[in-house]
Amino acid sequence: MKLALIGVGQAGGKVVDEFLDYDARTGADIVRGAIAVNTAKADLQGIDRLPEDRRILIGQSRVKGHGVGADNELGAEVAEEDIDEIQGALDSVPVHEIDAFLVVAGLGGGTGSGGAPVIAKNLKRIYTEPVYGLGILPGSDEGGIYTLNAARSLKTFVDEVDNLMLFDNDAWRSSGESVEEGFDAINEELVQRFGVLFSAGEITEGSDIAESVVDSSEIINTLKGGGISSLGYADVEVDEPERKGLLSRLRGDSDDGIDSTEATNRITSLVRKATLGRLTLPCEVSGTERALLVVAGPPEYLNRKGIEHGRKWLEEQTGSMEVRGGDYPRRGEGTVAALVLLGGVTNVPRVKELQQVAIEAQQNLGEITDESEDRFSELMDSDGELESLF
Ligand SMILES: Nc1nc2c(ncn2[C@@H]2O[C@H](COP(=O)(O)OP(=O)(O)OP(=O)(O)O)[C@@H](O)[C@H]2O)c(=O)[nH]1
Repeated sequence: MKLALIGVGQAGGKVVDEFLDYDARTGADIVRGAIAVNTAKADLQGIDRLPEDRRILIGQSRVKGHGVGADNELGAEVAEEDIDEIQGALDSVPVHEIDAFLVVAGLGGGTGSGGAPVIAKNLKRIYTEPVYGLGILPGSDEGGIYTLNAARSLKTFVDEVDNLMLFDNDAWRSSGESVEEGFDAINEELVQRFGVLFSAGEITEGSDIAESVVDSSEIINTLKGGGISSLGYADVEVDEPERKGLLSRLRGDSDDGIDSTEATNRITSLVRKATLGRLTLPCEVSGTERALLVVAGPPEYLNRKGIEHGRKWLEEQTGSMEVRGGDYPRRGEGTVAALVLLGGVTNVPRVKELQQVAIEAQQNLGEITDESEDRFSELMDSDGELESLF
């Protein structure tokens, strides 16, 4: 799947840079255009891979390159005011070559949480390609203002994109370290997961053709219908089998030394691990509207029966009739990996908690106004649940 990436704010810019790194390292070739947008000059200077002319400083007349200091209303305002400049930077992206836009932002700060929904809305107005969001939720120790920003931005962002994929920093830090200390490792994990998803179905030179190829349309169909999505991943090391020569392939020589029962079991247990282990956004699997299973690895290990078993198991777990599955042959990684995209998740404890904390924070600050009360109650149903968000 070919993407145009728009990183908004510091986290957005760093994650976009990490995607470029992933592309260069793996040859995945998923990024067809990328920009980083920020109100802080120093953050843009901290980016490594993205060329300087792709780093767009907005809000200069208002904040003089010093950032918006976690004020997400100001972040939204300056993105609105400088939308032509952002759009101008996107004009050089070969849109006819891309399958979708991906707007990436941390939802706790001011620039990303305020600016990302504004940019997504503008993209949807101009282009027919799907516009997806990749939002990063703040750690729970980051303070009330971050939680409040994330709760506000979540609702706006989910409304402006075709699907909002979420990554929860809280679930990903190692014990004992603050979120900031672990960002490099967290970003690598994040991009590893989304990188495998978006590179599935991309046939690069010299790659094997998949038996049951996952292509962009299956990713797009799984994300269709909007709402929030989460991603699970698990892998296991395997010996890379020797690549068969043309002669042995023509002879139909099937003895690759791989036990097919073992290959089936490996895949089914990987699918369970990916689904029930740590998701990018921890959530209840049952009630998921659509799902996609991708099994990646050397083609000799991509056992069709295993993938079908895994797909059926996912159908049972999610209760969804729309579970797609396929393989993504790739060599050189020395692993077989299962990736599970849960599209349209409905029961997310972290999102509920975030909203609750945000309401309390506002009440404590004595800032609850009729308007903000309406805004939050809109997000909640009569039981205090947040079902309406989805
Ligand atoms: N995963 C991840 N999260 C990050 C990273 N950098 C910041 N964050 C998180 O993203 C949220 C927003 O931070 P920033 O992106 O720095 O904020 P910003 O959008 O630039 O907004 P301002 O600094 O207020 O202008 C916070 O909750 C951080 O925890 C990163 O490199 N990786």
